[in-house]
Amino acid sequence: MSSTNSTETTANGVEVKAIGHNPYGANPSDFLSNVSNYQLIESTLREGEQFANAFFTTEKKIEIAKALDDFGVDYIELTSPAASEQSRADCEAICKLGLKAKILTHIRCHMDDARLAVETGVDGVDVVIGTSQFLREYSHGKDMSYITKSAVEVIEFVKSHGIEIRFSSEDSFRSDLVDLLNIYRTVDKIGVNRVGIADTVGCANPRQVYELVRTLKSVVSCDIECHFHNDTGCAIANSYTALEAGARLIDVSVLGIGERNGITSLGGLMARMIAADRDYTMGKYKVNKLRDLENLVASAVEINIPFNNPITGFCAFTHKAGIHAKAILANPSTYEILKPEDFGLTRYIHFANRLTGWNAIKSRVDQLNLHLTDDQVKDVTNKIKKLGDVRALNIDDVDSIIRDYHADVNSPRLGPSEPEAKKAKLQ
Ligand SMILES: CC(=O)SCCNC(=O)CCNC(=O)[C@H](O)C(C)(C)COP(=O)(O)OP(=O)(O)OC[C@H]1O[C@@H](n2cnc3c(N)ncnc32)[C@H](O)[C@@H]1OP(=O)(O)O
Ligand SMILES: O=C(O)CCC(=O)C(=O)O
Ligand SMILES: [Zn+2]
Repeated sequence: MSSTNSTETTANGVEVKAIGHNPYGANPSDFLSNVSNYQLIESTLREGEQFANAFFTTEKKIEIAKALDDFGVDYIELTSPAASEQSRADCEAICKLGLKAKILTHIRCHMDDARLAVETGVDGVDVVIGTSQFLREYSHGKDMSYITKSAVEVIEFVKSHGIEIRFSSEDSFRSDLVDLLNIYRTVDKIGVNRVGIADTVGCANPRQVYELVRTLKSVVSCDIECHFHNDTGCAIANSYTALEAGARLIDVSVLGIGERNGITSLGGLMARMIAADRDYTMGKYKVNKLRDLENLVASAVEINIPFNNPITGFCAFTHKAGIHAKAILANPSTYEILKPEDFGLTRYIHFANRLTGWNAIKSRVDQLNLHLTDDQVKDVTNKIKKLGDVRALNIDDVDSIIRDYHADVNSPRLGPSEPEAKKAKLQ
């Protein structure tokens, strides 16, 4: 586990100490944890292609695959070659790029799909089949003994081609636990590289994830991969908990795009993992490329980056309330668990509003290269707040109030003094 024993530079250019101990990291007493030893299976070009808006041309797939590779993901998962002739050709084309990341394709548990997959040149095949009652009854209609038999056949076939193989149960969290453990144990014995757990409908919570991964860990010797949908907003938390329980690989996609509202987002998981173990994550992945990667995918699928996106949302490093602004100016670690500079970004103090405080306004006065005493800054802050009570402010409003005030106190306007004016009114 790492700590954050570094220094940081405040907005005023002062070097301050970051917090020494990291309370957000892996629990050192938990030897199951892979929080400091995890891998990413990047599925923008598979799960992401299932996003409602997605249509990737071959050129766009190649551009995205290269950008993901440059970012440093461990695996890139591609749509099944059985999906369409172009999907098959694109898979072959990406395999030929010679990327550092291993290339996977994702298939049904069926020999026809497996035969196509091994011909594409992929490094590995991710095979999946639904094991819940819902999917056994309404999707493929097969019972557990048929599923097990075909899984063994597909796995042995793929392995015989010297290609990595992962077996995953779709809808794992609504499947019978005994069925699950039985099939995982069987495929582990015949030598799969990984088994996968999939929260296909996004129903799982972190406690359930911890229990299932931990139980599975005691049954199989291969690595465990996890795939979490975000229907109930738990995808990132579930991913992190899975790693704590001993899973090694997490499926992600850029901006979380996928079926319905998608899966664990690459950027969101990076945020969580940097908070947990900055050294491991920053040492492995080029997180300063995240913004470009997200922009590339956002424009390809014609969406905007959400305002509250971890790291790259427009206000992810914006501090507004006076109490926050004062402390941030003194030491950014007070209200930031992530450092904007790690991602090529900058923090911003939003001072043009009625929640501002004199410390934030003083910093603006300094930026404007004006000189006011602390009492004067407090006085001008009250004027800003007064106008902020009437309407929304912008920076120009605040700057004008500050400049007028500064001009007033430095060269008082000509005309009667206040007591003289009062006297004149009474006459
Ligand atoms: C949860 C997930 O995201 S899993 C990944 C989803 N990915 C995809 O679906 C890839 C894109 N899909 C496709 O292009 C098409 O669905 C194809 C080519 C795979 C299949 O197309 P079709 O043969 O026309 O079948 P269709 O899509 O209507 O129905 C799915 C078929 O797969 C079968 N099936 C579903 N899941 C599985 C599975 N995991 N393993 C084996 N067979 C399966 C169903 O029984 C059904 O077969 P049937 O209707 O011929 O009996
Ligand atoms: O292959 C897997 O593990 C996951 C498949 C999938 O996309 C899902 O179940 O949601
Ligand atoms: Zn999925």
